[in-house]
Amino acid sequence: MPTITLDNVEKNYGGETNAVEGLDLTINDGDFMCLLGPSGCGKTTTVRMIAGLENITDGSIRIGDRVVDEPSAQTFVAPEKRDIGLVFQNYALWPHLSVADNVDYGLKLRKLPKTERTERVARMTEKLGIAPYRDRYPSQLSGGQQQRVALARMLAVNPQLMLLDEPLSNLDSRLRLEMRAELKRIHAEFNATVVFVTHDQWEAMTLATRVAVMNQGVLQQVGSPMDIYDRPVNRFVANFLGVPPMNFVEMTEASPQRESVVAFLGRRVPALDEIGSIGVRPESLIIEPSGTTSASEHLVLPGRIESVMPTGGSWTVETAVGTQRVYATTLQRGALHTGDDVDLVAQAASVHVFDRNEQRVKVDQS
Ligand SMILES: Nc1ncnc2c1ncn2[C@@H]1O[C@H](COP(=O)(O)OP(=O)(O)OP(=O)(O)O)[C@@H](O)[C@H]1O
Repeated sequence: MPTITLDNVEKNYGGETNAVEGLDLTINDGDFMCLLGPSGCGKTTTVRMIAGLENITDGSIRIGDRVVDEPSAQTFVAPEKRDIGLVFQNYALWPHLSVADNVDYGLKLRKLPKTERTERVARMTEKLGIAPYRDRYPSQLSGGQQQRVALARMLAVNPQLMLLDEPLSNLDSRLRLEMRAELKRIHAEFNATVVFVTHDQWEAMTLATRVAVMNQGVLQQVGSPMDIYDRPVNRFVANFLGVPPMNFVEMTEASPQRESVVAFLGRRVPALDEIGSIGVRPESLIIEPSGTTSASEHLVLPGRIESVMPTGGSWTVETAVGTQRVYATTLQRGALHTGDDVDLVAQAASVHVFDRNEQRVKVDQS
């Protein structure tokens, strides 16, 4: 499967701001690439531009060596000539065709022999749990069932490149889990390249080989899920991934916790006055009795327990650190009580430091 290359792609729908801005992104053969970001960040626009359902305003898109969209060269290849499998939020099933005929549609277009078509339709409808409805029409199905028909229709033709825009959004949570596993398996089995749009960070983390995080039309970071989780390039990415989200301690205000942060950062960052905030994920915080940990070896945030909440298998501990709320997740409730004074302790390697422009700052971890 060829590589997809987006080079300095811009999309403007006619408004003052671009829906997508200066996008450089390469999707490699075999990638399961998740486009992740909040509503309106440009994910759907990006995937529609790759599909050819939207033309680009500037830049270029290539599939392999072939330029499929480049306004400056007046090149535009129609969607049906890009050989892509598509499933979008509004599944666009043929209303006058039964489930089986919808799934068969792409196979018929490709003029496959009847016996093979029948076999593939049976296999895909079975696999996606829609075989019992094979003679129904789309209007007689629930949203989730329609979504599965759309997936079956796409998968039946064994596309090498699949573009999926929130394809699981109408499924209940059990079915969503099953379909995620199924997509992951299909990706591996067919060695396909997948571009998958989601605003759900958990979905992206569990499915993707690589994640592209976008915000306000601008690509923020591309990397493996753990890369992005462990080394977010800026505060937006750090904040977008993780539940509960990363805790931030601001450096701009004079506060009691600032002193302990300064004691920790001291020799580890070059210019202390350029630091805007630090961040620590809830699972990186260990709760120790107050005053028992050295503030230069570890980051130590003195706080008070506000509440201890069970989250099934683990506990989320809400603490007040100065005027800020800091959350820690822990497996052992132990002797944690509301009102206790505690130290929230993090190892140097798990402390994220951001400058005043919210960009990541490298920290000496010795
Ligand atoms: N056809 C259109 N005409 C005008 N503006 C549009 C059009 N489609 C999208 N936009 C705007 O472009 C921006 C990006 O939209 P897009 O649908 O790509 O975002 P998204 O990240 O997919 O959001 P969501 O998760 O809500 O679907 C938004 O500001 C949106 O309002």
